[in-house]
Amino acid sequence: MMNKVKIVVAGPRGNMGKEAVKMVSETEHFSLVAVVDSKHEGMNLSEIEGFHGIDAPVYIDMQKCFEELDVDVLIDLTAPAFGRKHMEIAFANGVRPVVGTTGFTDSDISELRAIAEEKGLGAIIAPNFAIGAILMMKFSQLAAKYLPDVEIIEQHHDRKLDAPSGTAIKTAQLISEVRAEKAQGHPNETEELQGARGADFEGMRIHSVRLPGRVAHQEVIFGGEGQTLTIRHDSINRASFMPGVKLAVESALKIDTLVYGLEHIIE
Ligand SMILES: NC(=O)C1=CN([C@@H]2O[C@H](COP(=O)(O)OP(=O)(O)OC[C@H]3O[C@@H](n4cnc5c(N)ncnc54)[C@H](OP(=O)(O)O)[C@@H]3O)[C@@H](O)[C@H]2O)C=CC1
Ligand SMILES: O=C(O)C1=N[C@H](C(=O)O)C[C@H](O)C1
Repeated sequence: MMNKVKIVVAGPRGNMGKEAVKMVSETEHFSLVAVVDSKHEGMNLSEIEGFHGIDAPVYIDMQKCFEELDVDVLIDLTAPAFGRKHMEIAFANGVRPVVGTTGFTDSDISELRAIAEEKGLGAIIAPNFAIGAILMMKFSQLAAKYLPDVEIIEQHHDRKLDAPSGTAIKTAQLISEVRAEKAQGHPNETEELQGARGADFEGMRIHSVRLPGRVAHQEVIFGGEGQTLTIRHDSINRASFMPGVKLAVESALKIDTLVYGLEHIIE
């Protein structure tokens, strides 16, 4: 019989963490060995509202968790301030991190990749686990070859900590691989209110909307002479991300470097 993949979920009470706990518990070849939470140390997850029947010890101290238990993979869905630290703790303990938490800089990613390779451990940072969002980014990269004038509008719930979203940054990075840096709009345009033209990524503008009632949405709008093209993706619930999280866990076990972006795995 195949050994089950031993998984720790960090951030289990969050929007994403809850779904990840459910997905891990319901996946035949996965085993939830613990959760790392910001409170409830020493309790069992099954004692916390919403997790009845899901048996897993709760830790606050991730290092202690990895020292006490045999763990293959960490799924981190916490907050931008903790993603990097949690990955470093995982690597130090021989655990493969699968990270959906956003807010990583280019230097975070290259430094973490160097650690992964030194340790020979697979790791995945995916700003978006939804297959539709990956396709939206790939289609946008293709479109940008032909229509280099582009603006990104991302919309999220109003509990989100980071702006722009990790997905918007990743989309801009993918587009910049095929699009020469280019200022857009009128050369003499001014902002009468600061921020009106959004964030500037090599001349591409990124606009962030935060509203109650939204989940995760992005439009990439391309403009050409007499035409526009809009590529849009909507996640209307967090279950949309779980097939990607599952794939990332399975993939992290087979690689010995850090992969940034699920598009590299899907290919
Ligand atoms: N890659 C993807 O596809 C997706 C990524 N995300 C990203 O995932 C992250 C989480 O999003 P979301 O679930 O909406 O956020 P939530 O705020 O709903 O959940 C985050 C959870 O993490 C907990 N937490 C915070 N810090 C720690 C810590 N140091 N140790 C353990 N637990 C901690 C929080 O606890 P407390 O509230 O007590 O602080 C909270 O329960 C964000 O960075 C978001 O951008 C979100 C959706 C999809
Ligand atoms: O915070 C969220 O909700 C999401 N965060 C990710 C991001 O920053 O791109 C992924 C998705 O958009 C949902």
